[in-house]
Amino acid sequence: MISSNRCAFLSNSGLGGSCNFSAAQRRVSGPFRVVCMAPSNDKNGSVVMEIETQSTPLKEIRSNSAVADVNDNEISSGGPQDVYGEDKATEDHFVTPWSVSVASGYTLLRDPHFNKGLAFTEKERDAHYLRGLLPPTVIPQETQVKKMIQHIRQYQVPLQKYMAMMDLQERNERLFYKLLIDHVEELLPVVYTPTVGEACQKYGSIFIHPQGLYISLKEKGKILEVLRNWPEKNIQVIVVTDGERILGLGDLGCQGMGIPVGKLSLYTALGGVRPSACLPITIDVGTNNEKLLNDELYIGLKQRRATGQEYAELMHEFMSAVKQTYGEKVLIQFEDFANHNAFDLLEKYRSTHLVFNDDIQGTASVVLAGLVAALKLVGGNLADHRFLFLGAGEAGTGIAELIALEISKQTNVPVEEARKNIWLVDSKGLIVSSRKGSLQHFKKPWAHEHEPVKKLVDAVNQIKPTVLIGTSGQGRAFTKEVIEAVSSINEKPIILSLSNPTSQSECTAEEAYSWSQGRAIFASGSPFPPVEYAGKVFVPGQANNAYIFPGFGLGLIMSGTIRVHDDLLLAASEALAAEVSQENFDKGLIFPPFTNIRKISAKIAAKVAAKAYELGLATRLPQPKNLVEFAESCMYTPAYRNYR
Ligand SMILES: O=C([O-])CC(=O)C(=O)O
Ligand SMILES: [Mg+2]
Repeated sequence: MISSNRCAFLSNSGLGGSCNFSAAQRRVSGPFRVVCMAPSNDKNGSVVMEIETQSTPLKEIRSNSAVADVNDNEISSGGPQDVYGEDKATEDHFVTPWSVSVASGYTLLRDPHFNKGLAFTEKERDAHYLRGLLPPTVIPQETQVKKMIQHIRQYQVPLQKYMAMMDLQERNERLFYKLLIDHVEELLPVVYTPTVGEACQKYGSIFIHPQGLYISLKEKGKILEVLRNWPEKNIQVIVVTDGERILGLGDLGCQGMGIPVGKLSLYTALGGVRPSACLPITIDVGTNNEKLLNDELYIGLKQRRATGQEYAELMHEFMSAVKQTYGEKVLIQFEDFANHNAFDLLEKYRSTHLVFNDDIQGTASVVLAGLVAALKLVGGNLADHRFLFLGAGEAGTGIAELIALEISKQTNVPVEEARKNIWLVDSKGLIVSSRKGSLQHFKKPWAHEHEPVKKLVDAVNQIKPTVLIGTSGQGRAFTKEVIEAVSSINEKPIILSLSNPTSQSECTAEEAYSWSQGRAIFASGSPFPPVEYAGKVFVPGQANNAYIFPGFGLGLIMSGTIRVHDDLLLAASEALAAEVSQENFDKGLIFPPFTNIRKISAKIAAKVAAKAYELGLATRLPQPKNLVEFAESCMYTPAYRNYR
């Protein structure tokens, strides 16, 4: 938040655009010194002022810096620091052809966007009133990364590592992202699943900084104002949850905030979306979690969940306010809503907003990519396989539908026909036509002709799947009997246990490999370490939507796409599947490692954008010639900027 002596938004109307000063004036009080932190014109183009948008790489920075004394409510034209972007926000009060946030001295060290800690150079220390505020040594960012990774490694408890990472994010954003990018395989399980699940469960007691926007029933009628309280204006991606189904952990209410925060840190680290363009939001309509309701440290509304019209009205106000504030092209990612709301929200807003449900669509796109890749190991086409799911919620039906769509496209059969090889089991057993009357709408397409079957193992024996997929949120639901059954039917059974975090995984990697006698092609939603079985080391893959959403989002943003179409998800799957190398296959992997994820994200972004152009959904014209290069050029890199 902008405080009196810390920073201001400065604007200059002489740059061919208008600027309304009132937003800035509202935020400035008290006399203070303003130092403009214009970055130097970095060769690699990675230096991006906060105003730059993903689709408009920085054009020019004409000056070094400016220093001005600003009195109460006086906005300086600030000298020659004309950094400008092309994108105009939709609303007048956010129209900032250029604006600069400024900080100096002690407050600069406290500003995570600009702080570089010991990496401030001698010159910067002089120029920005930092002398004496830091110990004398100057060290480069690489050394800071080395130091931080050692610091993180000293913690044995994952939650402590998580807290150390969050602390770093609050202190020095660029160092946080550099560390995360450089050690992505090691740190993904810390800032993301499984540790983020535990963090959400304990959010009340570990909560230090409010990391996103909280919109509760108390804010009804005022959501537009709440959005304006967020300090960043050029928002391009929002991840929003209502906390009702956090991973496979159930209703964590307001404490679900850890999820949008974690997902958005991956948008930046894996997909290169600028941190300042990312907005985590938690909608708090109460919780039905008794433990939280009785917990004095619970941070959310202490009431049972609002439903029906009250819920729909709050969500509608939110969706309208977002569009009004950030325009048509802001991407809203729905995350970890319960089934009953997730499908309805997606259906309701997919034709009016740029929305994407990660649990329905993102997971589907990742799994389809893994299956397409797996065909290289097991042979045949998708249409030759039989799929059995345990779990018929968002992920289960989302994946099933995308597989059916792909089969339908490949074989030219109607999607209804393609669905026939795909079977789902829910808590009541196999979904069959005799249950149709009592099924929720999203399960109905999967109610095929078959006699009722109660137990999963019986369903396996009768349906004879080649692919077994767990999306149930039920830890250890793939018993020895189940895995042995699917392994007796297939030489190489494909087993995906997708529920998160690790505690909810339908089986462990070790169980999958040992009960299938080392024949399973296995991947899980949360990571498992390599397993040794019969003298051989098996490296399990991670079938997690983190492979897709960062690149997918980047593709939408950089092309100015205004709606998500299923074909974009198929394009993303195709791009990811193409990244599995022979070396990966040789290890039995059906996903590439996360080490090169930024390059992969650029390729996913390019394929998604190309499809969006083809479908006429992309508004950024003309279409860039080389979309991969364009994607790479749009990506945020966390190297420090030089402040002159
Ligand atoms: O967050 C993850 O790891 C994957 C996901 O979306 C979920 O499990 O809900
Ligand atoms: Mg999710």
